[in-house]
Amino acid sequence: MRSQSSVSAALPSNGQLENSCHKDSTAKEHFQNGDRTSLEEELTSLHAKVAALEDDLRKSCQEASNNHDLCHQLEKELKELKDLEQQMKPKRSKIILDLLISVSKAERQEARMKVRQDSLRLGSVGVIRAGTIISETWEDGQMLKDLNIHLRQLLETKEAVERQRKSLKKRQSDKGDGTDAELGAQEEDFLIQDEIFKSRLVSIKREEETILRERDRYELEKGRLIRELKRIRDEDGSRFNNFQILNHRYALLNLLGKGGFSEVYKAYDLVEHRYVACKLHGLNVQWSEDKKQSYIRHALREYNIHKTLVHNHIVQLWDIFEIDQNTFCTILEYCSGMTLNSLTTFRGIQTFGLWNLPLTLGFFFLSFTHFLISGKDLDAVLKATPVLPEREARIIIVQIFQGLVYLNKRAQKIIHYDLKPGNVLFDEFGIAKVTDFGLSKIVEEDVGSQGMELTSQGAGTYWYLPPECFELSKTPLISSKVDVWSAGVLFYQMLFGRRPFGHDQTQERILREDTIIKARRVEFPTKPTISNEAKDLIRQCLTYNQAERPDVLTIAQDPYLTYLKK
Ligand SMILES: Nc1ncnc2c1ncn2[C@@H]1O[C@H](COP(=O)(O)OP(=O)(O)OP(=O)(O)O)[C@@H](O)[C@H]1O
Repeated sequence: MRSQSSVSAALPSNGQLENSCHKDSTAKEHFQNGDRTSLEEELTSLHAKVAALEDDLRKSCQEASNNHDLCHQLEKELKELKDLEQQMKPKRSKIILDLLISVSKAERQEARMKVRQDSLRLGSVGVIRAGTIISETWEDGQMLKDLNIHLRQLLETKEAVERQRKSLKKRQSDKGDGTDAELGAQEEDFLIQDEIFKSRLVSIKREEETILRERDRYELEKGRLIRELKRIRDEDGSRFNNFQILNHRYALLNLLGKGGFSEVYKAYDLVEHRYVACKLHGLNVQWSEDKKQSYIRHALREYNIHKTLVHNHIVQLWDIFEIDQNTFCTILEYCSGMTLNSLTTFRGIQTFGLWNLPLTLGFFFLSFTHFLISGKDLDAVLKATPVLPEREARIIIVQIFQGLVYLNKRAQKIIHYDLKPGNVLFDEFGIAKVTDFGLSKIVEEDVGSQGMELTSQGAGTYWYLPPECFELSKTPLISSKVDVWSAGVLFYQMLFGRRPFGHDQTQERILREDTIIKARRVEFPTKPTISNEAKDLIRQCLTYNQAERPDVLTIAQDPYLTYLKK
């Protein structure tokens, strides 16, 4: 019904139809009455327009065809360029590689030359033979001999002056009779002589202190030389010292250092065009198949934890691959350490606008001026400068805590368990990064508030582990508070140049004497002076009772660890 009525509403009524017929007949009349001319004109103009449009269309078609040809031509050129790029790639890689190798060779030569020069001053490794046993020994260099001679001379002079002073005093007390004037003159003479001796003794003491400071510096330099000698020896004995390319992309350069079961090389990633650290894990060929499998399982576990971590204060792990049956390699973010050379280079880049150089050349300059082969970690920093100013120590511990906070804010929380100076690296800008997740633990979600069971008791570095890790009567329960304790030890060591507990003890003695189990209270040396806020942070970190010690997320709220002004 509704559709019928709407149709009828749309149709014209009878009256309307009549009206429109009438209009048509009037138009016809009008047409017949001679408006033909204007229509013809209109038609002509339309024809002209059509012709013009056809012309435009022709032109556009022509243009389209030209563009099509051009496009085709460009596509061809692009393909040619891409082919050329593909052809050039190996050539470019070869040039980069050649540059890198010459730089690395220059670095190796420089390192060996420096070691030879330093050995003259600081000492060298000698060989001693006792029957059939040949062993190595350290022979001190000229610098220490000179310092010791100087010290001995000073001691002799001091003793001579003291003898003189004693005899002067004796003469003064034995003085005979005389006139007041004579006695007065003698008294003055005595006082002047005594003052001369006293002043000489003071200056000898000052000289002695300078020499002792020099001797401390000598010891530090000697330590650095011994480490460098070891690194060079390890590099010479390594089977990877021949600038090999691993996995078709990682060009091995110079050895950064050797750990327990691994060698770490500085390398260049020819795909991503950046420096990386190649950690080569070697399985001992004499190990049983079971032991090898267990080592690989352990390394894969570490890799699986580490590869998911992406944070400014955690060393990034990029890749893992097998080299042969007994060797595999992990690729890590390269941390060059903040050396004087990298600072100079950084300034050079800014001053001479080297940022604008092609990427490869930029890298070349960066590497070439970076002569010291460093790979610096906090351990090396503390060996060179055992006590850091509080301001520097604070910014380092703040960064370590930021890394720890990241580990504790993830869905899958992680306890690092092996925080120590050797596991804190620095990049060229001085940014601290935590590394080595070989002992770290994943905290399962269902773990109770007391913490998770410690199944690998005995592992780790004892100076940095809290008392609960030494619990023997039952399986210890641990949490992120382990890392809080370790960070407290690290901070203390940076500030005072020694660890708070068992500093001079070996690992074995720490265990035997229950050093950490007895570490109930932390004591602070009087020197250097550090702020109460820093001491308070250390006290919190080194809270003996695990239940009372703050966890990572709680201690990270401490005002000392934030730079925001409240
Ligand atoms: N990502 C990196 N960037 C730069 N240098 C690194 C990097 N990782 C390690 N190094 C350096 O390589 C050297 C050896 O490192 P490695 O971790 O194998 O040694 P380690 O910690 O002494 O040994 P282990 O882990 O067996 O106890 C150290 O000097 C370290 O500073």
